Amino acid sequence: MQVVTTIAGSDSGGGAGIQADLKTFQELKVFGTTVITALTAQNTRGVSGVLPIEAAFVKQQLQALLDDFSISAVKTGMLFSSAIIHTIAQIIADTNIPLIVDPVMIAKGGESLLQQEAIDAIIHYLLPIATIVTPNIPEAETLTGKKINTIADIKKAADHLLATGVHCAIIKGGHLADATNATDYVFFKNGQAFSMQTPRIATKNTHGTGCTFSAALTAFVGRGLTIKEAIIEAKKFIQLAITHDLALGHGHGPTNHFAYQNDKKSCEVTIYES
Ligand SMILES: Nc1ncnc2c1ncn2[C@@H]1O[C@H](COP(=O)(O)OP(=O)(O)OP(=O)(O)O)[C@@H](O)[C@H]1O
Ligand SMILES: Cc1ncc(COP(=O)(O)O)c(N)n1
Repeated sequence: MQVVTTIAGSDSGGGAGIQADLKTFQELKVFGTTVITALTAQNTRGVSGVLPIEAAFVKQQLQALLDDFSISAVKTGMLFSSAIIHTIAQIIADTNIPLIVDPVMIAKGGESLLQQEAIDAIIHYLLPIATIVTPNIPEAETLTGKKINTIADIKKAADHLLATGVHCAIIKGGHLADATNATDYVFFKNGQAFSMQTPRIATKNTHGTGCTFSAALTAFVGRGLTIKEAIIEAKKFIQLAITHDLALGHGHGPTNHFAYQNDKKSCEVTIYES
């Protein structure tokens, strides 16, 4: 069994963060290990508190894993501070483990999960050693300092991100104003690119979509799929999780991490090569 690691924040509400990652890993039959960067007091209605973990203890957690396990992929989610980012970047840079960076910045309710001063650290320390980065549109705008309104803007943002050294940039279209489809745009450093499209599901239960997508991607990379195969399979995982959403809580409910195993043959992703 492959071992994968998530470096992220805890979501007490169970739909995002470390909890979404572990549920996804379990469903995809990889052994999940964790480095917790922050605790959040959170439910489907929002985040009411954040308690960051000291960078030195984040380091101790990651070092404990590396000292024992052979880890086949790592993902990052909520990292909170530049001190935490510097610490993990320094350690991961000395390994050959594929790194998937989900640059989590803001929770659905608008609460900050990353300090403003930490954005530069993601760009200068984490992206140069990353295999894949998975921003949504607002995150891509923040990382590149440019507004995204058109497909040409998405391509420019991806070029900007790829210039940091990251091998592959996936710009997720969950926030695009397209009522029919959910389209994600994938760009590789070697110039290859494709987009992938699924029907947009009309639901408010999308808490943790970004975490779940990047966790599935990490599991598939850890299992040895090619990066392109892993991206497409992760898109299926999130599509099914949103299709069979869970109306739990009173706000933005979670996605359904069980759905992929029950239904994976039924999900089609349309690929446009470019
Ligand atoms: N309503 C939807 N129907 C189908 N797919 C969706 C929907 N919303 C988001 N997605 C897909 O979910 C994945 C996560 O994308 P999204 O842009 O929502 O990420 P995110 O913004 O990081 O997540 P969150 O909004 O939960 O923070 C992408 O593959 C996106 O296309
Ligand atoms: C601890 C934690 N991490 C991440 C998110 C963002 O969630 P999403 O996956 O929806 O972008 C969250 N709300 N809480």
